[in-house]
Amino acid sequence: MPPSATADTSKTVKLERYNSYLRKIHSTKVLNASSKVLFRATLLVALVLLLLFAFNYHPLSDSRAAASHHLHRRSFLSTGIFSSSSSSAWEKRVRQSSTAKRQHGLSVLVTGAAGFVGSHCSIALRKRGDGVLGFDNFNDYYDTSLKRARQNLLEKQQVFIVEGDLNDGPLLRKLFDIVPFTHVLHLAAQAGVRYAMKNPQSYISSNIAGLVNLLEVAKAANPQPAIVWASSSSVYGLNTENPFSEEHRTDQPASLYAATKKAGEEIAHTYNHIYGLSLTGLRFFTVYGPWGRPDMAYFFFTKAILHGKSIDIYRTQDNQEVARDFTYIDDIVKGCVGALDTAEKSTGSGGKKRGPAQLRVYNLGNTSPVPVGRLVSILEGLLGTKAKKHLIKMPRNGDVPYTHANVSLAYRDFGYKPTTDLATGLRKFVKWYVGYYGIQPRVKKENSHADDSA
Ligand SMILES: O=C(O)[C@H]1O[C@H](OP(=O)(O)OP(=O)(O)OC[C@H]2O[C@@H](n3ccc(=O)[nH]c3=O)[C@H](O)[C@@H]2O)[C@H](O)[C@@H](O)[C@@H]1O
Repeated sequence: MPPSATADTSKTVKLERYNSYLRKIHSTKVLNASSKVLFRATLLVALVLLLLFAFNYHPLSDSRAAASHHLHRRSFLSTGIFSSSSSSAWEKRVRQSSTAKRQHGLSVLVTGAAGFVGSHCSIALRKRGDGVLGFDNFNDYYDTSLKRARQNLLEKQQVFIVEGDLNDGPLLRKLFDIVPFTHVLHLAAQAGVRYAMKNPQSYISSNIAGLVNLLEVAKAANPQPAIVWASSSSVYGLNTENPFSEEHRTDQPASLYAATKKAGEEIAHTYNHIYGLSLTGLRFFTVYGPWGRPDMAYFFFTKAILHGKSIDIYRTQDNQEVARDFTYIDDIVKGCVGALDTAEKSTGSGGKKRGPAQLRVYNLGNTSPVPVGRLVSILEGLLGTKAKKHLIKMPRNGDVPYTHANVSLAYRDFGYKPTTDLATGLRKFVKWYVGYYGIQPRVKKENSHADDSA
């Protein structure tokens, strides 16, 4: 091979090597660039996925929390406190209302605060410097304007009522998240003995499901509150021993209402036993007074007498008078406050029992039964009007013929001693009634004279 040919060949080889070198560099650059793009794209996709996951993630181990989050939004929407600014204003009201104004004051959640006993107890607690947060669903079992009027009364005492249902777990949990309540005074319930035949489900929903829901929230709260709640004299049902003592039989309820209150006492036992909740049940005996319940006899008798309408006065099947241990509201309030003050702390935490806790049941009555006929004649005297009485055999509607409380247990443990007799208490009721409903001053005048005759 000639030397020039050799030189040419070697030049061509070098050139090719150089070109292939350039191609390699180029392809590496392209590869590098495209892998960078790929890397960035992957990073972006991963980031988007991560964000999507984070927003939608509900831990599998806590599906209830996920569900409750859902409900929470719904209940907050329904109570109009979902937007962040209104929500923080709402939280501020909740906090302010439940903060005690005296040293070592209680912080009490009062359920049924727009109700008869609830409103009186809330005011009494607030007046002595305890923190009180009300809770009420303002249902229309009776005239809701009366409940709203009680709410106004409470607002004047800086007691805020959260509008919600006992069965709204997320809302209740939210309240316990905001406030470490020391006590719950649980008075929200479906009341009334005879109405249970018309609307049985409402008793199950409030007095059983609602109670269980409240206890579920309370047992999981940290700290667990002590709970004082309203049972009823009706749990004695067909008991024939007198006066009724906490040791007597309560396994013969005469109405579904009574059965749900009795069930409540057994449910209380369970939550005390398993979770260490401190629980006190108060058996109220036919509570009456100003701001009372329009579904109760003394209240609708007053209205009927004033309107000249006839009233049914029940007599027993063997033609005896029906009697009740009518108990004035102020005495009941003292009993509720006494029970709260002597309630020991719950012992559980994190939903687990740490030791035995207090479990109590007390009668809160007047210890002096009065026949319904006598109640009517006191009202006649106070109203200055004769009632159109219609005496009939007690219909089979869940009523019992007679109630009479032995209150020695409540007296022993927190000095409960009723001091208002029926005539005095009804005078105060009528005074309130004529004022509230704007009844003619003539009746008021007669009323003040009638005081002595009553
Ligand atoms: O102490 C209780 O455990 C219960 O007291 C009252 O139930 P009740 O005693 O039946 O009170 P009212 O409905 O006001 O009846 C009072 C008396 O009047 C009688 N009555 C009632 C209605 C009527 O038209 N005529 C009549 O003679 C009843 O039989 C009863 O003896 C409350 O309504 C219940 O919520 C409460 O739990």
